[in-house]
Amino acid sequence: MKVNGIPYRTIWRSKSGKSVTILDQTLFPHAFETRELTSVTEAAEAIRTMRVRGAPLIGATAAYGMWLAMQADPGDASLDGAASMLVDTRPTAVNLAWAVDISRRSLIHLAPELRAEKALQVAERICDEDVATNMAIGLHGLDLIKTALARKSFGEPVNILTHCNAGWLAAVDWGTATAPIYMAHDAGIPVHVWVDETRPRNQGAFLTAWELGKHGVPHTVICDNAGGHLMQHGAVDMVIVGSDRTTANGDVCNKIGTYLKALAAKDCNVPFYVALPSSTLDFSISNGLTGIPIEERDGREVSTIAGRGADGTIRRVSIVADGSEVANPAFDVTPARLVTGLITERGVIEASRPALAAAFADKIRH
Ligand SMILES: CSC[C@@H](O)[C@@H](O)C(=O)COP(=O)(O)O
Repeated sequence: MKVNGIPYRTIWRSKSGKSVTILDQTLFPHAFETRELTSVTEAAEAIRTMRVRGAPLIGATAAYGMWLAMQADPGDASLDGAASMLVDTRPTAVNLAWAVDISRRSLIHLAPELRAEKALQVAERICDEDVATNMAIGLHGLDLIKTALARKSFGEPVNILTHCNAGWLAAVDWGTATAPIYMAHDAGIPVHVWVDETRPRNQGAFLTAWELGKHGVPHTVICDNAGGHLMQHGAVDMVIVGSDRTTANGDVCNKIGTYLKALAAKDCNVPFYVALPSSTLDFSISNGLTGIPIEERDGREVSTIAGRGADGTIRRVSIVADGSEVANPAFDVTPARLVTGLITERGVIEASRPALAAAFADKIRH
């Protein structure tokens, strides 16, 4: 997407041809800075510390990480060491293991001197496919927005609530949940987005609001607890969120707080859609609640908050009484029964085992 008129992806091969460049998302929205990753260790650090984040983007970064490792040492031990270093960075989004697995399987049977070139091709293919996938998700989601528009009075916007950042910053481009929104906006359909701030890391306030603003999409940031109230009062026409892992029966795992939005949506009869690329599918898990590993992050993300002061300096301040325990589960599972539909690159499908198996039979590994 464009930033101040210049088209960007979230990750690309650096000009030197030897390293990879990312947008450092820990600095948003106060600074827009790129950062070069020159080794697999730096790629792993960028994923772990969330300089890059979002399920599709951490997969893409990991694939480039494999390339960086193969440039330094293309031997078998380096290949396996890089794969496990990258997979260990974050546990919940399956795209990470998915991308590393594709890369490793493409390389392991090759002579070491051919591996770096192949790893680069794989990383670039994963990125290009992510962009194409998200565009397809956007077109399918656009139809849903058009249907919602038909129920509105003339000139009234379609109000969409989203949680966390499943935008282009979470992917290589377009985003998943935001792709239909950008396409609707570009097609002249009036849309307005309710952006959950998404504590504790504020991906909604820091990232989603920033990217919607850069694209000129009308939006309003709300605190995480406001969504239910807005739905009760008819101010939300649909919810669209992303997914970090989607089980064989259609349970979805996304940023903590997503489940509460799905409950409120069910109670208020608001359609709850999950936009996801097939790279988030994990057919090895049936029950999301028991099967998906939920990342537990540092409690300081909860007990402190960072922002820019009136003098322009960024400060992190404590917001919890000294001595209180804090917990920080980073994701939750929304059961399939609360999901109106899955917006995938192959169309909008029911969140159910038969529908997923029929649409993605080729993705089931036996
Ligand atoms: C298209 S991204 C879908 C999800 O990855 C997104 O909604 C999300 O929960 C991101 O979590 P994060 O912890 O910021 O990586």
